[in-house]
Amino acid sequence: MSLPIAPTFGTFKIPEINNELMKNYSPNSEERAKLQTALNELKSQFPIEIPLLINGKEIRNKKTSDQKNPSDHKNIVAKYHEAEPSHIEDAIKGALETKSIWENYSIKDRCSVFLKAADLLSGKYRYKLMAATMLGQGKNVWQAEIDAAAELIDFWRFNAKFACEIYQEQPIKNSAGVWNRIEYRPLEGFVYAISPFNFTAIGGNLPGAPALMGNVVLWKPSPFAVLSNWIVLQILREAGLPDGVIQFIPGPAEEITNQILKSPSFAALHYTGSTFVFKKLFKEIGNNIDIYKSYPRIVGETGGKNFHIIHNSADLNSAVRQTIRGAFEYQGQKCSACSRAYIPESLWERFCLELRKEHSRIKVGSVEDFENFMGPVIHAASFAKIKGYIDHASEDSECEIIASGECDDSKGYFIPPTIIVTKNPKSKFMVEEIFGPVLTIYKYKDDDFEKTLDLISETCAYALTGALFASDRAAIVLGEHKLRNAAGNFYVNDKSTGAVVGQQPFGGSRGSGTNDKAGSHTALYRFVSMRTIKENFINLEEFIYPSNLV
Ligand SMILES: NC(=O)c1ccc[n+]([C@@H]2O[C@H](COP(=O)([O-])OP(=O)(O)OC[C@H]3O[C@@H](n4cnc5c(N)ncnc54)[C@H](O)[C@@H]3O)[C@@H](O)[C@H]2O)c1
Ligand SMILES: N[C@@H](CCC=O)C(=O)O
Repeated sequence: MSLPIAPTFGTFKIPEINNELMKNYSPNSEERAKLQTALNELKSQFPIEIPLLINGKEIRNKKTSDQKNPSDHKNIVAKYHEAEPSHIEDAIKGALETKSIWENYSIKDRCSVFLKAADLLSGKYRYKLMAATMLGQGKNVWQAEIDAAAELIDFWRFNAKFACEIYQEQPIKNSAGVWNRIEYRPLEGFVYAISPFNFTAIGGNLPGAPALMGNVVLWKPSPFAVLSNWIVLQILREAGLPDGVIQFIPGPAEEITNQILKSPSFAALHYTGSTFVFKKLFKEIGNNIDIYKSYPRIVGETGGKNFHIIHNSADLNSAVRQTIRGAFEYQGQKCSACSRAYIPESLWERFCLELRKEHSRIKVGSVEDFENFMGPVIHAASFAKIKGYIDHASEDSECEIIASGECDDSKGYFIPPTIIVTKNPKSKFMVEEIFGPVLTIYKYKDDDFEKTLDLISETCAYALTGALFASDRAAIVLGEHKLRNAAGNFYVNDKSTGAVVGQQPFGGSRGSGTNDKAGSHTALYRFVSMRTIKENFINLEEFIYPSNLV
C-alpha cells in the first residue's frame, strides 16, 4: 500500500459520543432470541481454528493449543495457532514498516476506523462477540453485554473523542510574530499489548488505544480469550484498520515476551493482568534498558483486593445486595470484585442474615442457562487455587464459612459463592487476591470506624477499588479522606465493580497498577510523544541585546 498523503481541508468535529445503551435480554425479547441464535451458530462451528495475523496474512503453524468452554471443558471452543520466534521477528518488522503508513493517516481517518468498529459491534457483531465471550470466558448474558458489547463500544467511541480533544490542546500563548504548536507524535517503535482473559473489552482496548494514537501494536491475547479477541480483530479489519497495524500473536507468553522485550524498537508495554507478571515484566524492561532506542512507556493495570466498608448509618438492604453483586458477579473474576467486607457490630446479625438469605438465591451453572447468576471459573488451575482457599478456610480456626456449597469440576469449573467470616483482619483471606467467588467478612466495633478505615488502607499491597456504605455525611467525609490512597476507584453507596467508560475512568495504584486510567485522556497520553514546534515569522536583524549596550 502506498503512503496516503491525504490533506484535510478542515478541522473536523467528532460526532456526539454517548454511552452505548444496554439491552436487557428479558424473556421473549428480540435481543434474547438473537443472542440464542448466535450461541447456536457459534457452537455449531466449534472448534474454530484461529490463525496468527501478521501483516494481514493469516498464518497457520504446526503448533496449536485449545481454548476450552469453562462451562463444559470437554467442549473445545477454538484451536489457535501459536507464534514462534520467526513469526515474532516478522511481526516486529512488518509493524515497523506499516508505521510510516498508519501514522500518516489523519486523526479523522484513524477515528473513523474505531467509530465504524463501534457501530459494527453495536449492530452486526454484538451477539456473535457476546456468544464468544459467554462460551469462551464463562460470562452469563448480562456480564457479556456489559463487557463485549457496552464497554468495548464505549472504549472505541470515547477514545476517539479523547484523542480529538488531546490534539486540540495547544500552547496557550504566542509571543508577537510567533506561532507555537504541539504535535502528538506516536511513539518511535512499536507498542506491545498483553491482555487478560476476563474482559473482551480490555482485549480490544489494549491494542486499540495505542493504535488510535497512530502507533503500531503487537497483541498477545490471553490463551483463555483467543476466540473473542480474534473476532474483535476481525471487526477492526472490517472497519478499515490497515494490515500490520495490529499484529495478532497468541502463543507461549514468556518466550514471546522475552523476544519482544529484547527489540531495540520496543516503545511501550500496555498490559493488564496479574501483579506478579507485571512486576516481572517491569524488571525485565529495566534490565534491558540499554538496548532500547527510547525509554519505554510502561502502562499496567493489575490485581486488586477490593473492599466494602459498611458504616452503621448505611442502608443495610442496599449494602447487602450491592455486596452480593460486587463479590459474586462473573464469579468474582473482575479485578474490581469485592473480596473483603467490614461490618459494624451493631449491624452484624442482620447483615449476615440478609447476606445468607440473598446468597441462597444465587444459581450457579452453565452460562447457556440464562437463569444462572454465576457461571464457571476460567480454568482448571483457577478452580484448584480457589478451592484451595476454601478448603484452607474450613480448617482455619480463625475462620468460619457461613455460606458455600459444592465445588464441582466434573463438567465445568464450578465454585459456589462462598462467604467466610474471619477473626483475623490480616489473614490471607483479607490480604491475597483470590480472583474467585470468595468474600471474607470481618466484624468491627462501631466505635472503631476510623481505626477500621486505617486498617483497610494498611491491610494489603493493592489499591484498586473500594466502596463505603453510609448515610451519615461525616462518615462519608472521613472515609473519603482516610481511604484516599486505598483505591483508585472509590464508590459511595455503590458496589466496587462496574466502572463505565466516560463516567468512572478505571485503575488503581500501589500494587494494582500504574493508574493511567483506562477509558480516559490520561491513558492515551502515554502512547504519544509530544513535539513542540515554535515558528518565528520575524527575521532577526541584530544579535546584540540592549543590555549589551554601554
Ligand atoms: N486492574 C485492571 O484493570 C485489571 C483488569 C482485568 C484483570 N486484571 C487482573 O488480571 C488478572 C486476571 O487475568 P489473567 O488470569 O489473564 O492474568 P495473567 O497474569 O495470568 O495473564 C495476563 C496476561 O499475561 C500473560 N502472561 C502470563 N505470564 C506471562 C509472562 N511470564 N510473561 C508475559 N506475559 C505473561 C497471559 O498470557 C495473559 O495474556 C487478575 O490479577 C486481575 O486482577 C486487572
Ligand atoms: N472495569 C471493570 C473491571 C475490569 C477488571 O477486571 C469494573 O469496573 O468492574
